This record gives sequence, structure tokens and C-alpha cells, in this order.
Amino acid sequence: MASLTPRNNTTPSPTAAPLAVECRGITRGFDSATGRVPVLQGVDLALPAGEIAMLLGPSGCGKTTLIQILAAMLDADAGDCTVFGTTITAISAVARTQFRQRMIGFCFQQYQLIPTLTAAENAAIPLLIAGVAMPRAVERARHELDVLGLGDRTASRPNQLSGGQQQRVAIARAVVHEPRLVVCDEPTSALDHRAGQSVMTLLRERIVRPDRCVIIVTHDNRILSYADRTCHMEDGRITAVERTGALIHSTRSSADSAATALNAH
Ligand SMILES: Nc1ncnc2c1ncn2[C@@H]1O[C@H](COP(=O)(O)OP(=O)(O)OP(=O)(O)O)[C@@H](O)[C@H]1O
Repeated sequence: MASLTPRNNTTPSPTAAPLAVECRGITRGFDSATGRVPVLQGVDLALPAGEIAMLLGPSGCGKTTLIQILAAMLDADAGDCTVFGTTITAISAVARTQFRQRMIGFCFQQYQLIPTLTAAENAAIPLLIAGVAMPRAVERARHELDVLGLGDRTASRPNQLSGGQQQRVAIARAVVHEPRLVVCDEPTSALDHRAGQSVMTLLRERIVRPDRCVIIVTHDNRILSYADRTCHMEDGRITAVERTGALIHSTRSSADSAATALNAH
């Protein structure tokens, strides 16, 4: 039976896992020829550490915009966003960049690997940005690729790898610096079923830890079973959050929520 609590009750209980992400009233728009177009219209969201959270919703509802803000890649217009205790909406741009480099791993939909670099060099990029010397960074990246089953492809360039292998290089790059928040935009959309399941298994086994959080934007119904929590978004707002089948909060009627749950599983 679904349990309902008020929408703004995002305070964890004393026994709850620490919060990885807490957003309140996040708004964001983009300029257009006709003026500022609102995209995020007051996002409230609390995500505990130790979970995979999936962000679902129709095209254009603002999912990518939201995860870019959570990943400290994009400024919010208003509202507060705290990631593992740092309110990233309240710190300087320089501090936010440093926070992102240390704490965030981002996996892009189209991998965005650098074609002239090897798999190991691509995966080493966050370490190089952090000032680690090239030989050590590449060695560390090789180890990460080995863990992800690509130990024999570390010297390959992206165009010599399959889509699933490129995605694993992108995951290695997202986790090589041991970030606490890993954000993935459509990590399986370009993969066949088997490669998609393999990527999700790797994400769960390699990244999910009690002091970390993984947020995945997806339209891929095939991977929903990997979610600990699903967050539904519509028109720039979170409309419902469910954890392993239990509705945590909703701004919709129960009939709408039940329909969403059925459609999602
Ligand atoms: N840099 C930008 N400049 C102008 N408009 C933008 C920009 N980025 C996003 N938008 C607009 O904001 C809206 C939300 O985009 P966003 O990519 O966040 O949606 P989404 O839910 O991730 O969509 P999809 O599922 O199709 O990827 C869209 O109308 C998009 O055109």
C-alpha cells in the first residue's frame, strides 16, 4: 500500500541514510527571442546516499537541466541545492568548479570521449584535471578500465570500441577520481539490451556505496528495475517519488500516481 507524506516533508528520519542531494525551490529558465522561457519551476527533491535514483519524465520537462544543476555544471536562477553537505547554489563559481572536479562524476549520453586519446587517457582526464601526473593518472585509469572489464582495450581509441565499450570508458572516466555523486544522462539509450544490463550492473557494483549516490536520467524502461528510487518529473517539477514500489510523495491524484507506477514497471 502506498504511503503518502506531505510533498515538502523532505526531512530525513533519525534512522534515514544521510542525504546526498537536497533541492528546494530550484528554478531555471533560458533566454529566447521572446524572453526568458521557464524550464525548472520549483524543484524540491531529497535523495539519500547509497542509492541509484532514476529521473523520469517526458521529453523537454527539464531532466537534463536539473541534473546539470545538481552536477554543478549549470547555475540555478533561484532556490537552494545542497550536495553532500555543500550548498552549491551559495558558493562562488570558482568554489563550485573545484567542488565539481572533486565530488562529481558525469556520464554523457553520447559518451563524449576524445577521439585522439586512448581509452586509458580518456578515463584519466578527471585525474589530470586534478593535477595528478600523467603516468600515475593513466595507470589508475587502466586499473579502473580493468575493473570494468576493459583491461585488454586500454590502448584502443574510441572508434575502435563498440558502443557498450565506449560507455564503459565513459563510466571509468566518471568514477576514476572517486566522486561521491555520479550523474548519468541516458547511459543505456544507445545500447542493446545485453550491453545496457551490463552497464547497469557495473554501475551498481562499482559505484553504489553507502556514502555515494548515482542519479540516472532515462527513458529506457528496460533498466528501471535497477532503481532504488524513481523520481517523476513533469513541466519542470518533481511530481512523484517512489521507492521500491512505495509512493513517498506525490503532487498528483492517486489515480495518476498509480498509472505512472504501472507505466513505469
Ligand atoms: N541551453 C539551452 N538554451 C535554451 N533552451 C534550452 C537549453 N537547454 C535546454 N533548453 C530547453 O529547456 C527545456 C528542457 O530541456 P531538457 O534538456 O532539460 O529536457 P529533458 O527533460 O532532459 O528532455 P529530453 O528527455 O528530451 O532529453 C527544453 O525545452 C529545451 O529546449
